[in-house]
Amino acid sequence: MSERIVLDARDIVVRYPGSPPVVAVDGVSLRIAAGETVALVGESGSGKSSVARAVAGIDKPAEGEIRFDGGAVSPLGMRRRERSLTAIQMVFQDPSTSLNPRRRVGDQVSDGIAAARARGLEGSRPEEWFERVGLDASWVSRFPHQFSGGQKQRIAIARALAARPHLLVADEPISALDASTQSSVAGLMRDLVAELGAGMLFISHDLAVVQRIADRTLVMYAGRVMESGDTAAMWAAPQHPYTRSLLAAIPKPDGAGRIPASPTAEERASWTAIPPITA
Ligand SMILES: Nc1ncnc2c1ncn2[C@@H]1O[C@H](COP(=O)(O)OP(=O)(O)OP(=O)(O)O)[C@@H](O)[C@H]1O
Repeated sequence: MSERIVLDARDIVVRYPGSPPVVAVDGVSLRIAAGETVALVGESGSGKSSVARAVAGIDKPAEGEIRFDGGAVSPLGMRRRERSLTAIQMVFQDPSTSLNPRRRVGDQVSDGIAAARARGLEGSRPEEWFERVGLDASWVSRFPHQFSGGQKQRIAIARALAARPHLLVADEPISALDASTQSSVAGLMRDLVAELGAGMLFISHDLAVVQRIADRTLVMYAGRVMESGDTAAMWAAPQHPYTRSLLAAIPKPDGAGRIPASPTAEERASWTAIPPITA
């Protein structure tokens, strides 16, 4: 694997207004290398989407620094920031809202190709992208409503990757899909980003899929990273008690999985008291 770092985020803090303000992300650092898929997991409200939005440049973090391919995103250098953002693409949870219902799907994939060409990169035809994501090339002239949810997400993935991003930020990209297509769409994303030499930040509640596709995993709780490291090693021997609790909730193929009882306030306090474990 190439060691080119496509994303280097340091000590990111995200706050939302309120009294008191909500500290959604409390000092998160993460690096993603070209060709690498990094998963962000953790219970609802742990700050995963807030990290994704900061990394994708949708929200500006209150503190911290985010570098792409070695270049800083400066709050003052808007033009430079806009330029870097074309090299970052997002795939969201619901493909029905991310695709324009009134435009032919091939034209929407062409938007991605145009973004790549604007950066001087070679861009192929929408038909080729359709084939790459497992769709029939002749469907480019159809409209979004003529596709299933899984097919629409494949189109959104084609559009994002046709822009030849350095980084793909995918926030729950499979959770709105039929269970039967979730795993294949996730596997497709992983294979394509690796093939294109991009990095991927993959957010999912589906820990079985994360185990299968992520090279590394970051476990978040209450806005902080509790544990991070190689996915296979973490699943084989989780170190942090929060990771152990989270992984214990995955149903086993033999049905032996158990959903842990709701954690007590004491357990929760103990999780944040233990220093993060990073491999
Ligand atoms: N726009 C907002 N205004 C105020 N608070 C917010 C806002 N967005 C998120 N939050 C709060 O920030 C915290 C982190 O939210 P975030 O959506 O990042 O978590 P998450 O891990 O992605 O959750 P989920 O898995 O449910 O999407 C939560 O306490 C949430 O209520």
